[in-house]
Amino acid sequence: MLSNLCSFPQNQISYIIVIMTTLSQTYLDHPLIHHHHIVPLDFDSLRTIPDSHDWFNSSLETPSSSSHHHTNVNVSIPLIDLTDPNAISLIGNACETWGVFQLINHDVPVSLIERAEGETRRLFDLPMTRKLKALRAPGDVTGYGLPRITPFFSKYMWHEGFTIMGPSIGHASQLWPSNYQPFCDVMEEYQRKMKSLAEQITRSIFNYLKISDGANWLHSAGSTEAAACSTALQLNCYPRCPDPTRVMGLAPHTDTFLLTILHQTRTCGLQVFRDGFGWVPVAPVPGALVLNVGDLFHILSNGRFPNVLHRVVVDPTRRRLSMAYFYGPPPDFCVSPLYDPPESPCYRSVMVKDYVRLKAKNLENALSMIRL
Ligand SMILES: O=C(O)CCC(=O)C(=O)O
Ligand SMILES: [Fe+2]
Repeated sequence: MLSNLCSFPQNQISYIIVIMTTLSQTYLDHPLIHHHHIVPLDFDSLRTIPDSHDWFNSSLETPSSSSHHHTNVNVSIPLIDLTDPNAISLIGNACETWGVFQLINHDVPVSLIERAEGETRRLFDLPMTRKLKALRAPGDVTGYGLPRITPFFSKYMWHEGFTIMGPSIGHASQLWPSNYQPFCDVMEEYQRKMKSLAEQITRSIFNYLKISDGANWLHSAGSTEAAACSTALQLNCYPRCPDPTRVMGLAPHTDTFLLTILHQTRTCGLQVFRDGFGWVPVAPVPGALVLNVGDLFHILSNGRFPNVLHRVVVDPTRRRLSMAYFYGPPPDFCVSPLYDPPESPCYRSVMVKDYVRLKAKNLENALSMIRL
């Protein structure tokens, strides 16, 4: 199975360090085109929906106009207890059917999640003038701003976000010139915990798929920066909205990497799409994390795991926060579909960084561009 992921002999590692691409570099090569794609609205000052954010009279599908894809409240995504003796097959099954599940009894301490949520709240509570000081520069990845998918839609989303890729101290010190350390510390600790959970779940899924030696980056996880995984933490805020039927919190999309681990506050909003079921709300479960399959696991599983399409709708009275941790192999790894003959591959092999670039330019068309 080793051949399914491009890997490098040990004696070439030092050479690899030299050519290693960082994920931020990959994004830097593909800046958002216009500066106004970065600056969110000051939502608190609004009493009506500005035309720029009104999806209702556009050709875009809004949550309320989804006539052919109604919201289905009669089903829910799987809820898996990580301490269940059958956890591996439950996770594998959930990945095959839904591409998403909720996980309880993971060992990420609730107190850490609460502290990270508290810092996220502290960030979005800041006045707009202060948040703009930490604006993501055009071509940069870390900082405050709009969702990266914004340029692909003709209307703006009811959303403000803060992306962390690598150190956040530069931006945090703009937000809180004399009190940035608690934010940086908790976000670092949170990402460390998320990474080890992502590694544990990836290993479980590899067990389920019977991959024994396919992923060097997992074996070396934590031991060397040379094989730095592609990771990012996205803090999301969906302000309350006077008319949620006209707006979109986050437009339908799939996530790019292997897995996403999401913490959401108690306000509903996340919905996942499943053929034959429509849009299914992911009801917040206290202490649970939501895990979803991204494009790279879809490719790796040769299409067996759906890269679940998801979106966020907003609430009329309550602001919703979420923290999404994205996890993937290092940018220079080559991901190839795993299959047993007589099956054949559905996708061509692709380097993580090349796929990230394809996605940045083509969004949901990226997958069809590597389909065989
Ligand atoms: O806020 C959520 O529930 C989803 C966030 C999300 O899909 C993302 O950041 O990619
Ligand atoms: Fe997402």
